[in-house]
Amino acid sequence: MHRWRSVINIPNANVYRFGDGRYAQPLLRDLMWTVKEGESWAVIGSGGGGEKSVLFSTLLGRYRLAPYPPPPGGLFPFLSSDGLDPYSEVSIVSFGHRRQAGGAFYDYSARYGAVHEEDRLTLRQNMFPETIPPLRMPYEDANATLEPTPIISDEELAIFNDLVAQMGLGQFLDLPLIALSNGQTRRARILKAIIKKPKLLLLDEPLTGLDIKARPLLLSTLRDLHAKKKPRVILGLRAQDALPDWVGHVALVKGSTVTAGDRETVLRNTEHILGGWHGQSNKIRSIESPKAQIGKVLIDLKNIKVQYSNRKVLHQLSWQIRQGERWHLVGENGSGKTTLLSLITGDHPQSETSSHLRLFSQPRSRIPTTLLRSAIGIMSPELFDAFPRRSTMTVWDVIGTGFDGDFVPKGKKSVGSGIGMKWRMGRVWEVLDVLGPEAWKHFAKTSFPSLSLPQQRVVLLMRALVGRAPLILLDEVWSGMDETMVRVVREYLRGGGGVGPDQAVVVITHWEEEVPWNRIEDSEVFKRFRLGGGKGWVEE
Ligand SMILES: Nc1ncnc2c1ncn2[C@@H]1O[C@H](COP(=O)(O)OP(=O)(O)OP(=O)(O)O)[C@@H](O)[C@H]1O
Repeated sequence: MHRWRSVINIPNANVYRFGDGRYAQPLLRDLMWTVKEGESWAVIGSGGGGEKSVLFSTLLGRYRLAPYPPPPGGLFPFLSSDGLDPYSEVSIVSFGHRRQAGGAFYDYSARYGAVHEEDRLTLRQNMFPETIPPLRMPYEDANATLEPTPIISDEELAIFNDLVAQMGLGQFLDLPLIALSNGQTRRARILKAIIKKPKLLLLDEPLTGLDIKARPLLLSTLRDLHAKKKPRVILGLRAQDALPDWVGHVALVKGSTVTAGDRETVLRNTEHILGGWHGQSNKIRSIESPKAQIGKVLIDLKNIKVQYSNRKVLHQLSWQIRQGERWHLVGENGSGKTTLLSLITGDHPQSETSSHLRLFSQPRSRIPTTLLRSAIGIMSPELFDAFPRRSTMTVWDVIGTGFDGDFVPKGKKSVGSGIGMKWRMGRVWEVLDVLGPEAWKHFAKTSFPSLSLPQQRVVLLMRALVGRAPLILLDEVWSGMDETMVRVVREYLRGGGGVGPDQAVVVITHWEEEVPWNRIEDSEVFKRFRLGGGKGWVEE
């Protein structure tokens, strides 16, 4: 029996960065938050400034609390009674974070390429490194058996197998990690965090990128785990996300203020206090944009097949994309959406060789990849992970790379070296003006990596739109954005001049409400292409 009944105890404190001087502004002011054992909590914040992550980072010991919650008990009373180290017992899975840190570009097309399956760590090996066969040294007896020592008990294995089944990961356990789709990877990261058995698990936006079927399954798995305290779970959600009914308490973060309490009381005030950094909705409304019109075929895929060993991902798929069309590409996690886009963008090796692929009226094989890059404006989770973060790169520089689809700034004004420099510069100001924060002129000079992750996403979205490429591909661009920002981007794309009448757009999202167009008002240009079972079809 625990002597302490609180899980988190912050009677009243300010939160500062380590090393900040005595007169620095606190990141969070007058924070009062107590989580009692048995309560279920969600932290809600507007996505814009990464506010939720400040509160989570505080729990992870990344910021300074003043005054620090006093003994006995301190910040995590439930751990102190057992003498455990909070920082190894509390873990976080956050989907705002990038897979790889640092300034280097990494080749995300590797995923589709020659994945030598035996060379890559599988999902199972990643979960249980002890199952990796040990290396046999030349001086060792060649006949001796080198069985890895199983560390996991039968009981733990049964729990693991249950979780794998509940999370729909069974068929992927022996695939290389790199082969998993976004939704599959996210579920796997949550599973891995659970099997490490933390005492408290912070899950920031766990539903991001999950298909509609997977979401309720994950939530009920989390509810059961939380009820058994294996582990206790605190969810991080965006204001627009549905709050699971089993969550009884909410900590709402707005700027430097946290309002914590029971669900009803806190949510009553949500409407008025949420809304982070957002674009200029009023400016968008004043832009008159001509109606989209269907024109020439830009992308023509015929009987496309993609297969890895005996796994058929796309089978005899045909799809045409024309100028002016607005497509919503849908399908469950792992149905092949990203694979399909990678064929179009040229990141997939089959893209070069397939005779069934015509882009911009030419066989793909005749189009140099650099040209293809400037003809397609793209924003995707892969690009977000891969885009280099050099401290010398400003927001302006990043947006400017969008004209030629580059990853490093080029040209005197950092807008590439093509013709129409004046137009290019005007376009950068335009996207900044519409989608940027109020102080957008100053924002243009800000160092890109110093921005919060949601802000970086918006900048990469500006990069995708700036060049007015004939084809725009937007894969999960709204994840991590707050409701206002989602709305602004939707308005900008729909009628606010974000895309021109002869550009074609494909959006991928598992959230219907994020799609800028709808069947009733945009019936002439809006279409849905669904993937499932390796096939693809236009949904009527
Ligand atoms: N190298 C590979 N080897 C085996 N299977 C692979 C490989 N690369 C991809 N796959 C499989 O192809 C399928 C399609 O993946 P893809 O990323 O295109 O799905 P998606 O529709 O974009 O999913 P999500 O909604 O999760 O983003 C997945 O089931 C994935 O496991």
